Amino acid sequence: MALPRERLTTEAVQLHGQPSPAQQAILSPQALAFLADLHRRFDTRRRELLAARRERQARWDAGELPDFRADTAAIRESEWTVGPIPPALRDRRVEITGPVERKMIINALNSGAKVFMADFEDSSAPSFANQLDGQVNLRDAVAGKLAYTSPEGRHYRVDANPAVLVVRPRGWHLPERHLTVDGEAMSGALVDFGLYAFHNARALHRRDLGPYFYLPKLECMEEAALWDAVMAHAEAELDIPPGSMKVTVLIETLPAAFQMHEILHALQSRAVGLNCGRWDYIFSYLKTLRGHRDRLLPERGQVQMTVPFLKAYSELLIQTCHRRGAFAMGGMAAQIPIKGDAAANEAALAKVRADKLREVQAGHDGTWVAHPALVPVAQAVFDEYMPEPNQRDVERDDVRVGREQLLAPCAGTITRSGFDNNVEVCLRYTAAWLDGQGCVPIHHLMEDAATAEIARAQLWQWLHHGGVEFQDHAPIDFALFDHALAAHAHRLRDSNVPGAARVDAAARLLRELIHADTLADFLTLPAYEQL
Ligand SMILES: CC(=O)SCCNC(=O)CCNC(=O)[C@H](O)C(C)(C)COP(=O)(O)OP(=O)(O)OC[C@H]1O[C@@H](n2cnc3c(N)ncnc32)[C@H](O)[C@@H]1OP(=O)(O)O
Ligand SMILES: O=CC(=O)O
Ligand SMILES: [Mg+2]
Repeated sequence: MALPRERLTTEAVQLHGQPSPAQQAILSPQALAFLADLHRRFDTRRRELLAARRERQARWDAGELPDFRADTAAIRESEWTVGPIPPALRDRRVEITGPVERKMIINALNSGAKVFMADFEDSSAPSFANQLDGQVNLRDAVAGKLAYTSPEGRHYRVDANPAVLVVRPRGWHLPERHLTVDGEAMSGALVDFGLYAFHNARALHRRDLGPYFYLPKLECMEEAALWDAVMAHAEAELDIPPGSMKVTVLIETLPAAFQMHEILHALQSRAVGLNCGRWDYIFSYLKTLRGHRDRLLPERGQVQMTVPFLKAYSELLIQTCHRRGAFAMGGMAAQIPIKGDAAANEAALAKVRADKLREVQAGHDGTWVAHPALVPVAQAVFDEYMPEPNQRDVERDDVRVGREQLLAPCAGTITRSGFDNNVEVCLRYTAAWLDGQGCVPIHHLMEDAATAEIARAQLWQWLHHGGVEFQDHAPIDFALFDHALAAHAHRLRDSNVPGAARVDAAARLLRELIHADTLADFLTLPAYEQL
């Protein structure tokens, strides 16, 4: 039963930080009361679910392997479909994603993509200022008031027919330490969701635009059910009809790949699709199977979507979604445009094109791009091979993917340059993140929290499983790592790369994480203490 709004007081939420006047408008007494209510109703369950993640991981560390659940077989075997897909989400052939920075939001909305995923997660460094400014920007976008003038005097405003807005809150694991309720840090997910819903849900609903969400890093159906309960409660509180909030779930953890039907089922009326979040998925494969010496991965450049375990996962996702009437969204190629070198740029675009071709031919209904210049590249491929708004009629009943295929080991090698690149990317990304930037180009690739996590988890695995060797049989050892880290830190400290000023802090953190006996669950958790 909903608590009467007047019984909630803003004293319930303690603010630890100094918001600007614009940010304070987002943290109005009513908005804070809404957040406190979400916290008190749902945070205990969130913590229980995080504890359950740790229990499952302990079993996998002890030698078990993930599997399909016996207790949910009826959900997988029975016939049912997700609810109707709203008109605004029936053609999602190209979705652009990006951090919730003012200029980038305008560029993304104007990019020609069907959808813009505004990201509080992988591509955001969640400083309080970044998160609150992101909320200000999204509120202005929804209100039709988003404009920006760059320091060079260039004016930006949102054009007619912008992309449809979908928001990705932080995952269940991340805290928001600047807001506490009853002495407890709030969940980043509930803060991002709560503030966005509070300020925008009614306006979006009036225009038949949701609100719509992408949900990151879920590991099981119970975590999806928690989101469903949060949204059902928010809909009632905000006076919008039940089921107005629609979600697309990223299948980007190995455990979730075993529960795709269950996750859609848990969200049934509000689920509109699943997305192959390939980068976190690779990270999750590494993390989940961190104790299994026979499933080490080769260097990350070799772990392409065509390797057996990733092909299996993406095809199972398409088959699952289409059986349930949901959209099967593809993921993001890491290549971005290269300025000032036409040949290198064309080679990068060719890789993006090949990735999109694989996706559309496999049966995906749409895809993600990292940069506005990639919208026409991806769109040309989807327009050619998917003339209808989507291809949910492609059943893929030829796909036979079971446990063995999802867990298949991956052949390949570790080269010295692959090892060194992991060290450099980890260091540069962590430094940029500590400096407030959640997505950066490194060697012409998009690097964000998920791609950096792959590099970190690989380094940890290679160093902690005894006897791992380079392709040329030289041993991989801690001295090599320490040396590479120090050399990169020395080189970058006085450079002009994003976050150069935080290189030493990043190097200290990485040294600690890579030497630790246990692979830390997320790089961003200890890093958040320093943000
Ligand atoms: C694993 C995952 O979770 S994937 C999802 C998370 N990752 C992302 O969303 C990637 C987002 N992309 C980005 O942040 C950027 O494209 C980067 C960091 C990869 C590259 O950034 P830059 O090197 O600055 O790009 P570049 O200089 O070519 O940008 C050119 C213009 O495009 C804009 N732009 C670049 N990427 C985006 C984007 N994703 N959305 C909106 N605008 C963008 C820039 O703001 C710039 O605008 P301007 O000309 O008006 O100044
Ligand atoms: O969020 C997307 C991913 O690939 O990770
Ligand atoms: Mg991700």
